[in-house]
Amino acid sequence: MRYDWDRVAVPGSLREFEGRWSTRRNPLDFSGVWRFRELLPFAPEDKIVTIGEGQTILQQSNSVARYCGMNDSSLFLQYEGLNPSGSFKDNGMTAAVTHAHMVGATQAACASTGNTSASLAIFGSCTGLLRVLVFIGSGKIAYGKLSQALDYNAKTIQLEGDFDDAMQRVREVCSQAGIYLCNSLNPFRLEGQKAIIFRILESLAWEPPDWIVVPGGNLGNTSAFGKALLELKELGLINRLPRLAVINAAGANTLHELYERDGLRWNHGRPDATVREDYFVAMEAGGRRAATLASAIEINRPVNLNKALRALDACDGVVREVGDQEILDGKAQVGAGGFGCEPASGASVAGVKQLREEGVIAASDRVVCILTGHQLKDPNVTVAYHSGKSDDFDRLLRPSGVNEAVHANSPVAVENDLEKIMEVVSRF
Ligand SMILES: Cc1ncc(COP(=O)(O)O)c(C=O)c1O
Repeated sequence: MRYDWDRVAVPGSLREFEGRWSTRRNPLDFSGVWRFRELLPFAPEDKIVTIGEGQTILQQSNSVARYCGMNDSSLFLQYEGLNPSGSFKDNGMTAAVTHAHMVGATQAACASTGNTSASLAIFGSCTGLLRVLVFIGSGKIAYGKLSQALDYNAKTIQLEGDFDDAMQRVREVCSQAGIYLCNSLNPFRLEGQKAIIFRILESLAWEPPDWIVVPGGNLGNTSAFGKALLELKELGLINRLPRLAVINAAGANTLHELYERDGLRWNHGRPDATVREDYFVAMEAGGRRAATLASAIEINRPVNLNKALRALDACDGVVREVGDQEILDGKAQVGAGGFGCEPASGASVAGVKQLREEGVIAASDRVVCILTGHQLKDPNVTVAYHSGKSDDFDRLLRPSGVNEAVHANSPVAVENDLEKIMEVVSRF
């Protein structure tokens, strides 16, 4: 999506947006997305659909900084779990649903690893504007997320297969049945997700950090972040771009393979470098399917791949892959020293640690990690990790290569006897 910025009345200083939050004279200013409406100027105000998304915060975390080998005061967690549906998706969904409203759609659909479906479902139920259909891979969704789609009354189709299969089918269904598609290949989703960047910069007094680190799945955030930063620079509202680091799970690492191993890093951004369909056909014929405990990023065919490559190009990006062990250890650090997050978000902390060990990130750099989803989205993995040596650990985590719960905080079983309870308490 491109705007003719000469025809948009963009405030001359980013500080004007801050004032809107403190006064909230316009109901749209309760939204952490539409507060920045001139920076995504595609909708007339009376068509905007909002449920108060984007009231999220940037938290400095010294304990996570130390875990990653960073100096105190250098690491920040952008906590998107505070959104109404508990993940960053609401930033984009408000924009997609607004566009759906503008074109008079009454039905919307998505494929999902769980958070997109929760987000679309809550917009459907809260606003009453859309009937919602969601496609998920069977057995491929965390319980917290499935419970949201069901509770928000979305028609939920559990498809035999994984996210990549569900994505392909929902596109076919939407095009045959004329249903509005709300996955992040919908460009309006990405317009809304730009607001995550606006809020990060606002929290840092509009001084860009050195790094923004984000887990990569379908690469909607990566693409939206690059676009937001480039537009702010084009508008003269910031004068330099942070670097982007995208972190794949090792079991779903298409971007990492293409960018760091197959050399796309060196020629992307040009039309001859776009990744063609036959790349994925060959990959799947070779039997490769995505597999990671971070189910939100268990995606091998990222729909925004080419846009993400442009973003990485503009922001001097790097891509890394991290194992499930590192993801869960990083996640446990966030829980103990920041807001809790779901497994996929732990990838960004694990990624910072790895980039710090490689010397790519300096200890004094200012780094923002995006925590994409709330801790309660996937309680099974969290409980299995903290239970340490347990059946849950062996059943759920070990098959994915997680061998120890380095930071486990295991519950203590004790008889209902005061003396025995006091014995435990005295050791506390
Ligand atoms: C919690 C969480 N983190 C990360 C991602 C990946 O985001 P993106 O598709 O923008 O790369 C998702 C996508 O479903 C998610 O739900």
